[in-house]
Amino acid sequence: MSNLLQGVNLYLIGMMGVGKTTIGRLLAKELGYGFVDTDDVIAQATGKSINQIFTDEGEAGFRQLESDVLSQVCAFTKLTIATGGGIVLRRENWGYLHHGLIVWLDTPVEIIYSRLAEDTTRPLLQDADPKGKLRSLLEQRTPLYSQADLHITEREGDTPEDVAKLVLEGIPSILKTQVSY
Ligand SMILES: Nc1ncnc2c1ncn2[C@@H]1O[C@H](COP(=O)(O)OP(=O)(O)OP(=O)(O)O)[C@@H](O)[C@H]1O
Ligand SMILES: O=C(O)C1=C[C@@H](O)[C@@H](O)[C@H](O)C1
Ligand SMILES: [Mg+2]
Repeated sequence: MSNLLQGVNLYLIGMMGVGKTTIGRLLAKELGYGFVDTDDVIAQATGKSINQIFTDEGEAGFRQLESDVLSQVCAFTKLTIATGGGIVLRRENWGYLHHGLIVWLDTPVEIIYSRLAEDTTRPLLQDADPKGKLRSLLEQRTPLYSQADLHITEREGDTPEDVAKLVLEGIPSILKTQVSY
C-alpha cells in the first residue's frame, strides 16, 4: 500500500471523537509513515492546552494557529495527519488538504457522545447540551466533510483497527489515475 501511495500524505478529517488521532497513529504504523496531530502541534508550539487557547485567544485565534500549522505540515511527505475537527471550516485550509488524500471518518453522534461524555478537553463541548451541540456541529459541517476524497462510516462495534482497515481498503479506489505515455 505504501508503494501505491508514493509518499502522498493522508489527512484525516471528521468530528471530534471520531478517532482521527487513534486511527491516524495506526495507519502511520501500517504505512511506514510519520504521524502528526495538528492539535498536538498547536499545544506543543504554544505551551497551552486547546482549552486554554480558546479561553485566551478565542476560537478565531485557535483557527489561525491551525491554518499556520497545516500550511507547514503539508510541505512534508509520507505523513498521516490527524486534523482538528474544525479544520474544514476555513476555505484556505482546503488548498493545503488537497496536497494529499483526504479521508472523512464519520461516526454516529450517539457513539461520539458516549466516548466524550466525560472528556473536558474539547472546548466546543463545554455546553449545557453537548449532544445537541455535536448534532448541530455535524449538520453544519457535513457539506464540508463531504468534500473528502474518501468517506468511511464507522459501524457499531468497529475497533480502531477495523476502521484503519476500512481506510486502507478504500485507498486504491481514490488514488489519482497514473497516466503513462
Ligand atoms: N473505533 C473506536 N472504538 C472505540 N473507541 C474509540 C474508537 N476510535 C476512537 N476511540 C476512542 O475515542 C476517544 C476519542 O478518539 P480520538 O481522540 O482519536 O478522536 P479525534 O477524532 O482525534 O478527536 P478530536 O477531533 O477531538 O481530536 C479516544 O478515547 C479513543 O480511544
Ligand atoms: O471540532 C472542533 O472544532 C475541534 C476539535 C478538536 O480536534 C480541537 O481542534 C478543538 O477542540 C476544536
Ligand atoms: Mg484528535
